[in-house]
Amino acid sequence: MDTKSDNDVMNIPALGTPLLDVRGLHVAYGASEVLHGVDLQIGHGEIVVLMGRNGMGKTTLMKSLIGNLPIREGSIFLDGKQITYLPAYKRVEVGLAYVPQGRMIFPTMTVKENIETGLFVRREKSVPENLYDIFPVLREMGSRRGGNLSGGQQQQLAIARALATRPKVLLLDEPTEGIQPSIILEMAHTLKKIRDNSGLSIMVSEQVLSFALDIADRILVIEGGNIVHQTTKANVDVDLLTRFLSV
Ligand SMILES: Nc1ncnc2c1ncn2[C@@H]1O[C@H](COP(=O)(O)OP(=O)(O)OP(=O)(O)O)[C@@H](O)[C@H]1O
Repeated sequence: MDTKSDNDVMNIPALGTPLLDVRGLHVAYGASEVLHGVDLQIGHGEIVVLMGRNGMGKTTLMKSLIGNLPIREGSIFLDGKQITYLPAYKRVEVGLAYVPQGRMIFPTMTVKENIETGLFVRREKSVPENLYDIFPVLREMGSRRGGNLSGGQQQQLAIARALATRPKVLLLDEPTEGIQPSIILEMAHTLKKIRDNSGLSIMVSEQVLSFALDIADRILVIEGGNIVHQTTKANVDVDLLTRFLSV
């Protein structure tokens, strides 16, 4: 398949100064290089969906952006500031937030305590009411243990915890995994509403095409550790994307 045509590149409107600017990212596990020079840019208030089959490098890219995996080569700029060598907690301070695959909420802590773990970054004392307005179920369940919530509720909790750090860019790794279709639709709606209201930029890795088409301004496809295709939502070729995603 001709994967990286000039046409793909020309379909993409100029972003202006990107909020997140990743250049030539190489990441390896020991001797095994998994990302081979990834370039990507995310604009202010833009929702970018990173698609790719299992094992193509989505999680590795997310982890290296947040600082959970060392970078072998390349650079990452957030809002014009070089963050390539910052530890994860410093990247959160400058405005990156991350919801890992599997959500990783703290199961024995209450819902409220889970969200509160995000507050220290901005030295805030109490959970902002607008988080509960976005996710009313978390207000209702504030004193329940996180581990007792459904998958969809845990995903909302993980997103609320990330938003409590007041990020500029939210990274979400496969948020629909293990979640039922009606809740996936609701999640897409909520994320778009958050972006529309706050101007947050979002990068989400995803294999569910309907969710990607619902939420994306732009879609990138990663294959074998390279970005091999990108398209705006307006120019999307669904058949081509489907071929990229089928084994
Ligand atoms: N800790 C690790 N050590 C060695 N290799 C790893 C490690 N984690 C991932 N890999 C390899 O890196 C490649 C990319 O994996 P990654 O988890 O980033 O893919 P992915 O696109 O997120 O897949 P999935 O959708 O299954 O999560 C795969 O070949 C995987 O086997």
